[in-house]
Amino acid sequence: MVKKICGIGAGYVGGPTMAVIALKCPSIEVAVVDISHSRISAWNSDKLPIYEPGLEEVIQQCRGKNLLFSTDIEKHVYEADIIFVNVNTPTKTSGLGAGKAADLTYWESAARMIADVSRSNKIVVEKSTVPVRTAEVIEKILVHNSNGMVKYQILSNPEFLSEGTSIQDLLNPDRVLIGGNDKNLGGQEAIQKLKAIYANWVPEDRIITTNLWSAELSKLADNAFLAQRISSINAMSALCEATGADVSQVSCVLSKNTKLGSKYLNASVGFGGSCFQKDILNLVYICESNGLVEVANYWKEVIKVNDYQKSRFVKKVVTSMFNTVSGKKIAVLGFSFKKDTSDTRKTPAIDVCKGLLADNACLSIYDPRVSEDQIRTDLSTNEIRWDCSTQVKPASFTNVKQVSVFGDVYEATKDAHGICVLTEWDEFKTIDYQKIFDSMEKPAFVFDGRNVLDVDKLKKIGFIVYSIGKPIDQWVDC
Ligand SMILES: NC(=O)c1ccc[n+]([C@@H]2O[C@H](COP(=O)([O-])OP(=O)(O)OC[C@H]3O[C@@H](n4cnc5c(N)ncnc54)[C@H](O)[C@@H]3O)[C@@H](O)[C@H]2O)c1
Ligand SMILES: O=c1ccn([C@@H]2O[C@H](COP(=O)(O)OP(=O)(O)O[C@H]3O[C@H](CO)[C@@H](O)[C@H](O)[C@H]3O)[C@@H](O)[C@H]2O)c(=O)[nH]1
Repeated sequence: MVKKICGIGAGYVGGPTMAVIALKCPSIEVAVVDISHSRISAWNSDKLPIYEPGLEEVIQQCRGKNLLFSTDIEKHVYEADIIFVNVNTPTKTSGLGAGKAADLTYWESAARMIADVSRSNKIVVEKSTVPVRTAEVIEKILVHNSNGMVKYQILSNPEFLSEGTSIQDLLNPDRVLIGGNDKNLGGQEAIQKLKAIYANWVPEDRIITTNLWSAELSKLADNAFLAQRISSINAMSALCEATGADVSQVSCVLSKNTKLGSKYLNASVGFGGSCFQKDILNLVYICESNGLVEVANYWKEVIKVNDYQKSRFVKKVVTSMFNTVSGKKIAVLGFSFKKDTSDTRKTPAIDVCKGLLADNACLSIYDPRVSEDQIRTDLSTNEIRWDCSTQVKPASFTNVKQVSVFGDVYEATKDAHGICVLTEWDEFKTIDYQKIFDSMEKPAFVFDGRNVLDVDKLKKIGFIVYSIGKPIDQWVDC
């Protein structure tokens, strides 16, 4: 019987995932551990380290009962029957595969620590997204670093939650995937033990079991397919603008095709988030390593179109505003990579803001959940380019004078020449655009990068409006 679970890594996945397991399995003690003292103390405080609707309520119900957050990693790993490894697996920034391959440093150090401290048999669960065949590497590390007395079973149990809806996704998942080695008894037993935990709240027909490699690859494939749909509709949005078609109407038609389904068809300024680009690059690297150049090139295009979409948006802003935004105040509404999260990892807002700053715009940024510190850090960090791993983006033009961050949308838009909506926060639909228009320089431009605003209403007020993939306003430069 499983008495104790330890989750290593208390981030966007580890925190919510382990908390929901604790909620649904009150007889199991769940310890979430992390090397970051600040993260753990935030999980133990009233101000959680991440914003997710519904998360606070789950934490309040379980913390101090069967859920605890700790930096005493070794103790909790030693005591656990099942260890979920939820550590970060970012893209490598140096060395072999830099810019594409997954950096497994954090995973490897977690595996070595598990081998060091374990004295009883353990089930080790890969919750992080990893390259296909990682379980093989993990097994080598565990087996060769332990005393031979401890038996390990490795399972792949990738996480499919989306930020902003993670609690709902975890409480009501469309599927749970468990990959394991069903060729031996120990492997079969481990699969059944993990399955029994999820069966406390997930209908059994939604729990899929596969071999290890299918589970690992399915996670990468899943994200690649979702991102590919967004790049497909974004590519169509450019064609819509060139031809007078309306991308929302095209999406609507596609969504009624039962062969296609309705999701991931919203044209946007580009997809962001910590997963899509990283996981596609990981897939590209694996394809290249296996000599599958054509397959690698196919997936690369998904990222190229995403980069194109962001730079196309910047270009549209600059050309519409008489070919220069130098010295002009542009209000940026929304900085997180999607609504209902404070996460800014790989948010399209970073590239769009950097593009506008490169043309010497003055930015006034408002996001209901992202802190000023985070915005400034993001805009002053140089990133390795995925398509040119030896070079980094040129030094950021960000300078304190060119960027202001506001806690109020009306302050942010006052005296602005233009507004860029970069995140689809619900509140942007209901703000008083007449009041905003009255306080702006004229002509007043709105560039809707998420197609969330009522264009007709804005035009009636007097704004010149650009929306992704919509027929072009006569005042917007084509
Ligand atoms: N963010 C998502 O929406 C999402 C969804 C599904 C899957 N994933 C995958 O889950 C994994 C984690 O993602 P995340 O967004 O939660 O990352 P994150 O950076 O928010 O959290 C990872 C945590 O692991 C900790 N950590 C790293 N090495 C450690 C070690 N050796 N011991 C203890 N703690 C350690 C870090 O301090 C950090 O707090 C990644 O592989 C990611 O691709 C993420
Ligand atoms: O029609 C759409 C849908 C999404 N997006 C954008 O795509 C990005 C990713 O959105 P979403 O997938 O909702 O959020 P993530 O939290 O990144 O979740 C993805 O990445 C996770 C990490 O691997 C997976 O677990 C999830 O299944 C997968 O959806 C965001 O910038 C969205 O604004 C669009 O532009 N158009």
